[in-house]
Amino acid sequence: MSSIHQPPSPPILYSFDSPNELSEKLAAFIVKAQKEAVDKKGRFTVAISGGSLPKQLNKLIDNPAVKWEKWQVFFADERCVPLDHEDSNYNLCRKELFSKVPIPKQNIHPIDVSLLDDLEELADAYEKALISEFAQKDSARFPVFDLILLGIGPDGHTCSLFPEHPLLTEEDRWVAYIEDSPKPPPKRTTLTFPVLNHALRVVFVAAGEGKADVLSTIIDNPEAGLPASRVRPSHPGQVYWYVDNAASAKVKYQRSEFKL
Ligand SMILES: O=C1O[C@H](COP(=O)(O)O)[C@@H](O)[C@H](O)[C@H]1O
Repeated sequence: MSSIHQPPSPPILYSFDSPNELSEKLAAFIVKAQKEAVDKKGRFTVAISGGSLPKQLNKLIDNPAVKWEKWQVFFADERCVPLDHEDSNYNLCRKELFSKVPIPKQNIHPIDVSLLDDLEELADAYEKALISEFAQKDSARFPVFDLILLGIGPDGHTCSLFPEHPLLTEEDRWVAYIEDSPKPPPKRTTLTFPVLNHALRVVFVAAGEGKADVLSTIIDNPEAGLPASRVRPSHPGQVYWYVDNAASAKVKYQRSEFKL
């Protein structure tokens, strides 16, 4: 049976004693995913988020198991600002990670900031960048990322997919844009749910008591329909939650014992 008709895989929730342990286990998971992808295809396709996520990837720095030259990094969402702007997810990821590791510059795929005045063109250009990376190689209707790393906002948003927004119903575009983000800055691009739900691995990362309320709703009450609850890839895709105990304090959903 093709994956589009299979039910989504239940989330796997790992909750750790500390953000440091979370980062260590997350790095080990990413290294394993990298090996599987590189052994199979010779490359590792990753979509990365901004916010609190880049700092949580710190255990990848100075990690000899990471083959940075095999990585192809795209952005799960991006603020439509210059790449050196303080709001830029690219800039944040560069400061927290890319500037500290030997990843070839051409393996990082930022938005085309020459198109900031035309978000339709900018989103289309980013979709074309994805097509050139995926469609020629994977011939799938949607890109199949090896790994998508996501955060969650206190309102349950992920990427730049916000509650009650029309973008939540986008079923065809790989990359969409928003001009009225409730969280500044207002203009952003984002991967859409079809892309998120075709990934082989989607990993949400959340730490701290500030995420406790929303995490409980997202995981224990998916019927509430928060955007992060709607990330449910079907087999062979799998969604994971890498959280600390402060963030999962109110979550009833069963924890899994960590294993690679
Ligand atoms: O605005 C954004 O927010 C989310 C969540 O950020 P966090 O700091 O609460 O983890 C982030 O994942 C996304 O990339 C960013 O554009």
